[in-house]
Amino acid sequence: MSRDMKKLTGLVAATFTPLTTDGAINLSVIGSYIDYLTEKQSVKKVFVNGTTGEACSFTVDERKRLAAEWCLQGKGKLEQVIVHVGCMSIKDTQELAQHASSIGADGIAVISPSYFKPTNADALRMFLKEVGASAPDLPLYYYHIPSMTGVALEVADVLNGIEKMIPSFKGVKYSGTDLRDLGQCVCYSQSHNWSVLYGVDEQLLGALVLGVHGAVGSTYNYLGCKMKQMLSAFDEGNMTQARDIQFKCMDVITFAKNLGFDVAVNKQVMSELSGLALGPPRLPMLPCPISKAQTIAQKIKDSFCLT
Ligand SMILES: CC(=O)N[C@@H]([C@@H](O)[C@H](O)[C@H](O)CO)[C@@H](O)CC(=O)C(=O)O
Repeated sequence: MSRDMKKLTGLVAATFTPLTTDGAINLSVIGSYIDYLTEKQSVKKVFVNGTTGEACSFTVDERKRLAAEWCLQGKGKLEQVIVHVGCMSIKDTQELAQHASSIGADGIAVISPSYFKPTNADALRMFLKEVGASAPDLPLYYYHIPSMTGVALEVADVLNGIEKMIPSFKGVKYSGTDLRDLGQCVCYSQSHNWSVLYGVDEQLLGALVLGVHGAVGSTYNYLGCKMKQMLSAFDEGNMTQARDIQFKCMDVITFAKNLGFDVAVNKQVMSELSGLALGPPRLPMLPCPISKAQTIAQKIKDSFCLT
């Protein structure tokens, strides 16, 4: 299958997974979810089955059905669909990578296994190599999220020489806070034309200064338009405006964190702001009280003057 290997840049929404009230995946919401992102937020790139999407709480079969629906419904509307395929088992990860290729995804991202962890960068590279070999036609991104995986290997070490092992390697989704390591990843990526996407929404501006090529995050589901304005202000050198938007984003995330902001709360906030029926999270995460989500949603609306 020939693919448009367009470099991944700009704002990418890390999508939530719609569930029915009794906890089954709810594919029927995905079409209107895509319309909301593209029409209301001007976001045309998605990262599905990631942390925000609670992927590690779903079966391989559920993950395949979700990825397939995003690709199907996104045809002609979304520019890029990146599917996160990381699992504890390399076999499950390879199966999902092959499946992503068969449904026309635009790339795959892979977290490190986190129960039996790689002990060094070599072990992680070998794992990624085996996954890449099972979907050689798809761009592969390493997804670094040490706060969730507990794998805090320096990403710059992981990148060192990886192009010789994985021809399809195309970059990193960096959801850590070590700006030295991030900067070294950007520097190494320059000569390979890879993408480094940042994943800590509340400090994206700092990462832009270091030269990241885009961002993947949960808040771009409902703050896509506003954060796109920050990217434009940064590109135009209007640092006053860029800082103003980033400070507002920091303020609302701090407000939310003080109330206990996890994926379950975030999902309910998204339901409040978008009107989409995303349903509850899957256990062991607990549903967020509606009043808490409404308080956070109101704060976001007031801060960003949303209607
Ligand atoms: C730990 C976590 O959930 N991080 C989020 C951020 O977007 C995060 O929600 C945001 O920065 C608020 O803290 C993303 O990095 C996760 C993500 O991109 C994904 O869903 O895969």
